[in-house]
Amino acid sequence: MSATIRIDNLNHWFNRSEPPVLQDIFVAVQAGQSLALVGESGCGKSTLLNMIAGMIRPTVGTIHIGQNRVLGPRPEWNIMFQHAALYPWLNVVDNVALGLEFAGVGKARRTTAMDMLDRVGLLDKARSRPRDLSGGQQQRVALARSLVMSPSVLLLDEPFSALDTFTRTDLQDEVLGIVAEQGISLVQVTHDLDEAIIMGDRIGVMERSPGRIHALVDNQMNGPRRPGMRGFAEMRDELLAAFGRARRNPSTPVRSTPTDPIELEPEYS
Ligand SMILES: Nc1ncnc2c1ncn2[C@@H]1O[C@H](COP(=O)(O)OP(=O)(O)OP(=O)(O)O)[C@@H](O)[C@H]1O
Repeated sequence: MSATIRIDNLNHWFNRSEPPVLQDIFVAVQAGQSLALVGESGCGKSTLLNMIAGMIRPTVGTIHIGQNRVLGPRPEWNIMFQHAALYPWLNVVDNVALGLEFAGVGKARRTTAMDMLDRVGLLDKARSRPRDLSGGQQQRVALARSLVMSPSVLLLDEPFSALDTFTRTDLQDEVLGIVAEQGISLVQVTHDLDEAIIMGDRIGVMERSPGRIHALVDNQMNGPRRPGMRGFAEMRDELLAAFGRARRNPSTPVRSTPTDPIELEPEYS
């Protein structure tokens, strides 16, 4: 099931004697849409992503996913990192099924995990150990492990950055196909402008010190988006220009609110 992500008036300090790491963040991602976040190193992209995942509580402001205020992690809000972090002592299918086991799913979890491995093209590796897989295959396992939980939200912190171009393109396609199929809302942090254009229906360009959303650019191109297709180079130029402006002229932060008002509940139980 898909869910809108809504961030309101978010400000965060790791150290109160320093400027805020994140300031005045207002942004919404409609259910089933994708947002790519780009910006200079240290502008707070990962911190913001971890906050959406419920792993860091913002000093000020709120995040809602659907009607739930984010106050901690939940299995249906799934985050993937640059390194797959698989359990080396478990084989591939058991790694994929682990979240289901924690969620109390019985014997059916193995079948579900096998189905998901099939979906990401790794059925033949089900009994392998993670160390026997390539980096790209390990990220596919991590993807299967995320998707097997039927997430409403998938958060990607540069999970493809260490992979070669072909593997990365395959995985980008895989993720986009699955999120479209399942209506998952996606937020992806990346250093790569091309990846942002491929993955993001919307692209947020951040400025740093303090970290703010400098520009929100709607991606007019329909998928699958590929470098070289009409409009791609223009989009890259637009983002580069926004990058330059974010560096030179930090500005009033962008506010973006959802078109449909959401019935918000103060907390989830
Ligand atoms: N746990 C923490 N305690 C103190 N400061 C932190 C902590 N985590 C991040 N920071 C600081 O917050 C700022 C933003 O870090 P963050 O990792 O979110 O940036 P980023 O945009 O993802 O960077 P990069 O692109 O290099 O990964 C940095 O100055 C970082 O040093």
